[in-house]
Amino acid sequence: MLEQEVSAAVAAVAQGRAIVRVEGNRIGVVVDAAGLDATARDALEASVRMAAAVPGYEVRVVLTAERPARRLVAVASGKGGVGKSTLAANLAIALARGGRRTGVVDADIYGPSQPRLLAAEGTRPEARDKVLLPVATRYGVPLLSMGQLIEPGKAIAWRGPMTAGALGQLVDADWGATDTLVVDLPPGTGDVQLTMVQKHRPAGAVIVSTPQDLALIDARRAIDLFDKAGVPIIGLVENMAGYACPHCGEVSDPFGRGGAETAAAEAGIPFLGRVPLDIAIRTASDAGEPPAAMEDDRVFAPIASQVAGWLAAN
Ligand SMILES: Nc1ncnc2c1ncn2[C@@H]1O[C@H](COP(=O)(O)OP(=O)(O)OP(=O)(O)O)[C@@H](O)[C@H]1O
Repeated sequence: MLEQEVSAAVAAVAQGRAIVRVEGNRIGVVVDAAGLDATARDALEASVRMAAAVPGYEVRVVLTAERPARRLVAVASGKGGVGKSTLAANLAIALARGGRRTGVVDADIYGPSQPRLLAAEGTRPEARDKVLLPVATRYGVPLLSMGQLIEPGKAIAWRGPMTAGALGQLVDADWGATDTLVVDLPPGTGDVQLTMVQKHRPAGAVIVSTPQDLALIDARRAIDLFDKAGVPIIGLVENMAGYACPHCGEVSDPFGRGGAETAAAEAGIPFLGRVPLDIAIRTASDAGEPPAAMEDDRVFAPIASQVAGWLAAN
């Protein structure tokens, strides 16, 4: 009798998400909170608790949140400065614009640049029961960055277990309904990459390279790391491919053309597209206005749709 009354009261606020059991003078409510973010979970718990209250009874509310099948897309490069962070930020935004609930993990301990790229500099994530809460960005992609955990300039002294611990905190944070995490890895093949592939098992990796031979050799090394660990390569993106003249718009190819596409074909991995060397990309990125967020983006959206297609098929 009481159980039915409480069930009805709880159902009115929990919309079929709750099961009520009354034992002795204890009312137990199990609430399915899967897919809700921290704020929505708190609100639901509070309203369930209020709805279930009966004088003389103790109310216990348990929230169960099945972990949504969240998939990691690692963005990697063999060496620094090839535009990996720029690509990661814009890929995440373009994926979000394409309908995936996408977040960004900035695991680049040596140069965490996502807070600047996503206009979230100076924001610190809060923790709840020692679990980090990603910070919202104005581009609809929540963010957690190594740069938010460590003081500038100190990361360089970090080694193995510390970086592994920090990476774990970022990846296993309270990502709520986010289903896709774009992970901006540091350049090269160090501790963070190893922890990433061994412990966090990305669904796949996107490799960024410039058209130069040297960068491509490095890219092959990055590809190797994922290959050996059995992490599939989603594909290669060629950045700074051709120079877009800011005056006339003409694209020239100071570093040659087609190198990355050939390298991708040789390595047997898909070629996802090229991003031109364009001063507008740099100035927009520096200003925290990623080009992928612009209505007229024709560069990052096609790359993201290939990545989304790959995720859907694999
Ligand atoms: N396609 C592009 N056109 C113009 N500038 C670019 C382009 N891609 C990246 N840049 C600029 O090049 C610089 C390096 O880019 P970014 O930080 O993304 O590289 P990275 O590979 O992540 O470097 P790091 O290894 O230092 O993290 C930045 O100033 C960025 O704005």
